Amino acid sequence: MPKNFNVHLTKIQVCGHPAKAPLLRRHKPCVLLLQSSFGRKDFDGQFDDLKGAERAIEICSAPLPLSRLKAQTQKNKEACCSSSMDVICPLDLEFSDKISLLLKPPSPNDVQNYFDKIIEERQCLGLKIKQDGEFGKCVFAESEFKEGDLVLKDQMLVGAQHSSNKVDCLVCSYCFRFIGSIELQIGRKLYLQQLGLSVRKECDTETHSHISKKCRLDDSSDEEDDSYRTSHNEGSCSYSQQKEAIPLSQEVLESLLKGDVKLPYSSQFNLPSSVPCPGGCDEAQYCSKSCADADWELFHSLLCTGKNSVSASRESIVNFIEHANETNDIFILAAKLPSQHCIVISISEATPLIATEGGSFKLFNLTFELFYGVATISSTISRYKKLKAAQTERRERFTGKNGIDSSEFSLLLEAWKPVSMGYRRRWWECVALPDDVDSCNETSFRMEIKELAFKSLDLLKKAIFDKECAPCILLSDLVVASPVEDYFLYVDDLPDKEKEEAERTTRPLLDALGDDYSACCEGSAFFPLQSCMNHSCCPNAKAFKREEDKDGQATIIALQPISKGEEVTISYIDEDLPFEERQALLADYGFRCKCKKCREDDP
Ligand SMILES: C[S@@+](CC[C@H](N)C(=O)[O-])C[C@H]1O[C@@H](n2cnc3c(N)ncnc32)[C@H](O)[C@@H]1O
Repeated sequence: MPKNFNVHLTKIQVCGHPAKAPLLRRHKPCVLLLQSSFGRKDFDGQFDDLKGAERAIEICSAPLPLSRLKAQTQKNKEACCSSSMDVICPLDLEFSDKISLLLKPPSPNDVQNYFDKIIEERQCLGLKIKQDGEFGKCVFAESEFKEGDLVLKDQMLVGAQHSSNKVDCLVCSYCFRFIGSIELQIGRKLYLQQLGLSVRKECDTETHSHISKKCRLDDSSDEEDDSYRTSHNEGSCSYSQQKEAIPLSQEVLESLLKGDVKLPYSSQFNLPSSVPCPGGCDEAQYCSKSCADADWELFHSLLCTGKNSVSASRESIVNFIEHANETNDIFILAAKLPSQHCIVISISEATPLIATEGGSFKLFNLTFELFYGVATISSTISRYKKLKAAQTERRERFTGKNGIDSSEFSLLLEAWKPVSMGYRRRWWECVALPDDVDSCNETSFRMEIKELAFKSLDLLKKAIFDKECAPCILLSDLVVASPVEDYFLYVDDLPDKEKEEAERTTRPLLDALGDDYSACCEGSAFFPLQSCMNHSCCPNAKAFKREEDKDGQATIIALQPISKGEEVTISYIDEDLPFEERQALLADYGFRCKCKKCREDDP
């Protein structure tokens, strides 16, 4: 194996097509690398021990600029002497004033007003954000909660389904509710699967176990070490023992897709009909007109590739989207994905700036979530444009003059406000160092990922950049459980006679879906209140999807009675792990846990 790669890889997967993306998400821990001047043979035998890797490995032919990396390493060493990553990039210097304004922490008063307003909007008046906690911001109970009480339903500020997941689930592009019908969901998935667009997942009950009816934990698309989802099989369908998928005929699939077949009991699982994108693109579909309008208003209008798109350059958007789907090969994945994170990317005329909340972020998500990134950037641009239009109107009204003299950076700052309330650090500076990167190579590692981020964002800029904007992105995770799973569980729970009858129709479908029958909607989102919750290894609350939580919003439930004045905490990891393992996982979030349990356990 080429030496240069050893440093970074625990596993290599090269993905040149979005259909392979699920593999990337499902193998953990994994590191992606992906630009290679080496051929497939260079990697032969290197990954045989890796589950599913044979399927995943395809070495792309784009040359890895090794000489440049070496040069960078040298440059890094020099830069390191001045002990600042910032000095390395001249663009940072050029835009330093704007960047520092964007990164400037808002005043405590502004922060308090912002969160008080959000709490009021969400009508979760039993909570208060405090800023003077031991670990910075924290969420406090203003009233008592009993065990099982809903503590918070947090609406995302922005979110997007992972492009790879779009093959598995048809959901509303705004609220992530499943749409269409059970028949359409199953037919579509099988159809795409049989076209080779869906990569079947490894049968690994621990990593993507079926989310049971009774215990749906969520708000993460992450897996083993993710406390936002339990790894259990309780309540999963007995068919899940089935491993090999048995394909269905094209005819059956078409009848499911067209709605010519009605599956038994599917009327118990009515889904909203699909509402098309107002811009006329095929990318976005909605569960209602209000979701379609809201998405259009907030971000989609800038990103839409349809005939009614209002974006300045449809071609650039298409280029960007294609790149987002195909360029996993320029990314080096280097860290474990935390279950809760937030990325903030700002781009000025030439400078992308990325930061995370929660400590770290997997680089490869950047590719997948460039859609998300665009969405967030576009939301800021949209907000900016609205503010600007309002200001123009006011000026015209009061002065009779029209137009704005120069770039209104203050308006942009206002549009950026929701982002500025988050905890922000530059992503390449705080992303956790992968286990297999030696600490003496840290600087070059950080430079590599910084450069990759720059490249990716360059395309994004071309697609939607507004000259007057220097905006931003935010990220977190979302999961919406599948009604298809509910449906099969329902059939499984029927009395024997009815079950036997229904299974005559449903069993072939399950056999065709195999273990993959319960794939949920996975994506990324930013939840402003949830992201203020600190971690505890003995948490009193938990992200938990209840039966009625059918969209992408975050739901936090009390695990035990919470008294007034007590801090509400959640666990970012599996809190039952031994002390050292917990600390190792939390290192990915950029902190050493100082909760009560850890203080007691600390040797
Ligand atoms: C998602 S944020 C939580 C909100 C954060 N306190 C803030 O001020 O925005 C996670 C960050 O809070 C801090 N934190 C949360 N729980 C902690 C704990 N148990 N021990 C130490 N630091 C913690 C760490 O700095 C971590 O990176």
